[in-house]
Amino acid sequence: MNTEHKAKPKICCEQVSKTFIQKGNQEVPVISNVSINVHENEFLVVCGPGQCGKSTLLKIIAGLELPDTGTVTIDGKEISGPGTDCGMVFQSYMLFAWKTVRHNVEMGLKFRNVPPDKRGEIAQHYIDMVGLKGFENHYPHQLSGGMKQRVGIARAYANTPSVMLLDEPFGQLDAQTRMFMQHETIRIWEQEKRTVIFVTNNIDEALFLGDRIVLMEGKLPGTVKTEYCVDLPRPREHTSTALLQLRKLITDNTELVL
Ligand SMILES: Nc1ncnc2c1ncn2[C@@H]1O[C@H](COP(=O)(O)OP(=O)(O)OP(=O)(O)O)[C@@H](O)[C@H]1O
Repeated sequence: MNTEHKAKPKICCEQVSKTFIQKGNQEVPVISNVSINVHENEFLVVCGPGQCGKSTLLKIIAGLELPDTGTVTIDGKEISGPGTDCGMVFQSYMLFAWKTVRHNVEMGLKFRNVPPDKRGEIAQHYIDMVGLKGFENHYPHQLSGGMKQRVGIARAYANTPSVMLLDEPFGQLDAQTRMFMQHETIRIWEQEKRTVIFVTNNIDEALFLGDRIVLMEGKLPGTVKTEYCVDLPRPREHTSTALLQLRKLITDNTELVL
C-alpha cells in the first residue's frame, strides 16, 4: 500500500531500542530497532498485542523514558526528557480524585503559572469540547469511565501540545462506550487537529481511527512488523465493506491474534 508522504515528518523515531533490568538483574529487551515517522496532523495508530512494548515506545516519544540506542525527534529536535510538545492520555485515568473536573483540566496550566482567569477560560473551552459542560464541579468519583477519559483528553489538550499520545485510553471502557469514544476522538481531532499517536491492541479500533496503522510483533523485544495506510473517508463505519476488506488483508498477513 502507498504510505508515501512528501512533507518532512513531525516525529521521527529512528532505530529505537530499549532494554529494562527486571527482577534478579535480568535484562529484558522490550523494543528493538523501531523506526516510525509520523506526519504533521496525522492520526497514527500503533497496534499490537499485550506486552509488545507499545507503551514503552510511547513513553520514549514523550521523553518519560530514554532509549538505549536510536533517536526520537519532534520537529527535528531530539527528545531528551519530558517537554511541552506532547500531551499524554493513559489507560488508567490518572485524575486527581480530590480535584474537580475543572481543576483537573487546569492542572498543567497551573504548573506553567498561567493566570487564574486565563486558566479558567482555557479549561472551559476544552471541557466544552469534550462534551462535559455542566460537569465542571464534579469530582472523578461522580463520573462514568467515559467521562473520566474525557477529562483526561481535555487536560491533555488544555496544554496545547502539538502531539497527542494516547495509550490504550479506552481499554477500561465497555464496548458501547468505547465505540462512542472512538467517534468522539475523531470529532475532537477534526475540530482541533494535532499529530496523534494512538496505541491499541484492538484492530477494529485501529481501523476506525487511523490514517495509518503500524503493526507491532507480539514477542519481546517488540518490533515493527508492517504498516497499512487506511485510505478510507470519515466518518467510518466499523461494518463497512471497505473497512472489513482491509481488516481481512491485515489479519491474513499476520499470525498475531488481534
Ligand atoms: N519501567 C520498567 N521496568 C521494567 N520492565 C518494564 C518497565 N516498563 C515496562 N516493562 C516491561 O516491558 C514489557 C513491555 O511493556 P509495555 O507496557 O511497553 O507493553 P505494552 O505492549 O504496552 O503492553 P500492554 O498492551 O499490555 O499495556 C513488559 O514485559 C513490561 O513488564
